[in-house]
Amino acid sequence: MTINNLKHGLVVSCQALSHEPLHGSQHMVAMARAAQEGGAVGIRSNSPEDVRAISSEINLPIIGLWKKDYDGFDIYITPTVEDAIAMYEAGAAIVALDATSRPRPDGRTLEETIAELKKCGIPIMADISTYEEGIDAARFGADYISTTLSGYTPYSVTKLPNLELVYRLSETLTVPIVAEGGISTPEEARQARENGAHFVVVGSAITRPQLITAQFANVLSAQRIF
Ligand SMILES: CC(=O)N[C@H](C=O)[C@@H](O)[C@H](O)[C@H](O)COP(=O)(O)O
Repeated sequence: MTINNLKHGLVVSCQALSHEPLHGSQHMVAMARAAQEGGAVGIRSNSPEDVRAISSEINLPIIGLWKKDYDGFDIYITPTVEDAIAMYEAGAAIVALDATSRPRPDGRTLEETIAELKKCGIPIMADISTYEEGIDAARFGADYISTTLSGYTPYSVTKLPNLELVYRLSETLTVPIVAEGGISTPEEARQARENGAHFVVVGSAITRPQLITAQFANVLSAQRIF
């Protein structure tokens, strides 16, 4: 399967950070396998380690990102050119990166970052938080624009999923728009497609069982009579 198969399909984000119960590549490979069995056409995965493990066992294109904290910087999704190249070398078919205009630890602008990665032939998914950032990332040459960071920058406070942003971007741009962030029901995924999404990424609603459990437990505990 290649990135050409992503069109109109579901990409499942299989991520667990070090504080989460499913942290560890073996769990992420199992999640990716379950996603494939369920009909996913791609996987979104964090860190070279997880991407390497998943790509060696699962035949689906991987959107790779590397969540890394750099002291003094707010951005954390594949912050530097070096991080992006590491993800590509680990087996990511597309590399996702923070595409806001916030300062980057390697001192490059977003435009320079995208130009440099394009020179290496790396397909780029621009994770944006606002309409204007989407327009800029498309102008700089990103291959996909994803609404990943909508609601996660201090200046983009919004209710999720932000399917209105998917609609506005896909009405304006010819570059594929990806709906991602807070999609938690099949109905929302369908709506995202109708709003023009090239494909839809769903993470927590499928691969973070502690959050899924909490939705059930919270409803029940609210009704308990002591
Ligand atoms: C904001 C941020 O850091 N998002 C991350 C990006 O890779 C992941 O933690 C999300 O799980 C992913 O975007 C999918 O979104 P949701 O889990 O809401 O379906």
